Amino acid sequence: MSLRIGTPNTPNAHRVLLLGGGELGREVAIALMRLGVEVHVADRYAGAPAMQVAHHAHVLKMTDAQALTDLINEVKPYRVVPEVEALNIETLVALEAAGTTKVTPTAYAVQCTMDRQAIRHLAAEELQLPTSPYAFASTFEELAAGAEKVSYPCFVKPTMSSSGHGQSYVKTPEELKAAWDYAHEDARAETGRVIVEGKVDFDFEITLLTVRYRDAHTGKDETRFCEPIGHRQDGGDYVESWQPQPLSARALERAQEIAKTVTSALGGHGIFGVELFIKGDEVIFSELSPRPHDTGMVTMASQRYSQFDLHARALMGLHLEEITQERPAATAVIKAAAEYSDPAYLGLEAAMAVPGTDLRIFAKPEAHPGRRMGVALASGPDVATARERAQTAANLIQLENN
Ligand SMILES: Nc1ncnc2c1ncn2[C@@H]1O[C@H](COP(=O)(O)OP(=O)(O)OP(=O)(O)O)[C@@H](O)[C@H]1O
Ligand SMILES: NCC(=O)N[C@@H]1O[C@H](COP(=O)([O-])[O-])[C@@H](O)[C@H]1O
Ligand SMILES: [Mg+2]
Repeated sequence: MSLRIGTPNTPNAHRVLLLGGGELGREVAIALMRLGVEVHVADRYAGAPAMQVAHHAHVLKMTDAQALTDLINEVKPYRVVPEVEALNIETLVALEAAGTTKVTPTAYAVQCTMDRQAIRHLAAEELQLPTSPYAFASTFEELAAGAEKVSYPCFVKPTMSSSGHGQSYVKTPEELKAAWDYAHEDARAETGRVIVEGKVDFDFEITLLTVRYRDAHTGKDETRFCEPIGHRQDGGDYVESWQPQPLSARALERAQEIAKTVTSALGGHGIFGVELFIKGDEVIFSELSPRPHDTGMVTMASQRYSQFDLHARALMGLHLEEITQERPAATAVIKAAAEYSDPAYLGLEAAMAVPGTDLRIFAKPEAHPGRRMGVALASGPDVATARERAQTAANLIQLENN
């Protein structure tokens, strides 16, 4: 059936419901609205970044099955687009199976990638992709045994988490108890389980943005890749990213092969952020997002179609002729250093005076130490210049209580 885009806010509107309304959802909302879609955004708090630009906002506990079902029945979206991990995935799986709701990319892909145990099972065991050594634990004793198995140093993470929430780098057995407690305190969603992973000794890490879309000429599902994105993480959360990250021909081929294998197994249409560790020509799978990736915000400065445009197009079943990177670019994250309520941002004049820069101010109504509140984007003649410009611009932005 061909796509029919009705007028927003009328009965014939083409509605999409985003579950999660952070900085990534905000850009997806804008990309969808440019294509005439009526956008609904749900999240756990009012005034979330995407709510500030969408047609309709819904505040609810998305982990509550009844509340989520009621919302979907009320909005009757053409597609439900999960943007965070903290949601009741069983509800989405059931609604998709009943044929009443389409989930982007698929309910299975969302379920599998939000749970480190499920994605390891798929990637390492079924698909036989190389990963770090790992073990799962539901008790502290199991964690201690798992850490011995993967050996120190290791990473301990909640099985449902993102942006480094609840993640610890553990160098000795003495540090393990604190890591166990922290994983339970700071998980995005508490499952009672943690993963312990042996440390991968890598040269650098990348995100390979991978798009699955319906080809208008053949009617078949096809896969395309963006140029690799390099990034630097601190405490499990990204602080800086750039594109392109050069790779050897062999490593690039292997990275694309791994990304295609895992995204094809997950299915559906949309963009995926495939996280990979690179050591020489060797490529090790880490994890992936079934949606735009935080490090992929760089594509707003580097590509003809950003990862958000690509996601919007693909999820609507539209064609992608090509993905072109137009210039080297970088991002640097702006994080809060303290608690703020309704914060104000200062320093925009100086930041924008740095050549090639742009800003995304997320305008979250509350800040706490370490919360991502904005990002500086920069392009330049080469990646090194773009990185320096983005860093300089980000450092010039300050937050202040109103
Ligand atoms: N086994 C490992 N070996 C080496 N480094 C690791 C390992 N696991 C995690 N890291 C480091 O920590 C970062 C964050 O880990 P991971 O992606 O699993 O966390 P996350 O909470 O899902 O973060 P995000 O949502 O940003 O992807 C990685 O990008 C990497 O820099
Ligand atoms: N790595 C995943 C990621 O970057 N997700 C992005 O962060 C938001 C949550 O931010 P918050 O914790 O500040 O509310 C999410 O809504 C999403 O946009
Ligand atoms: Mg990650």
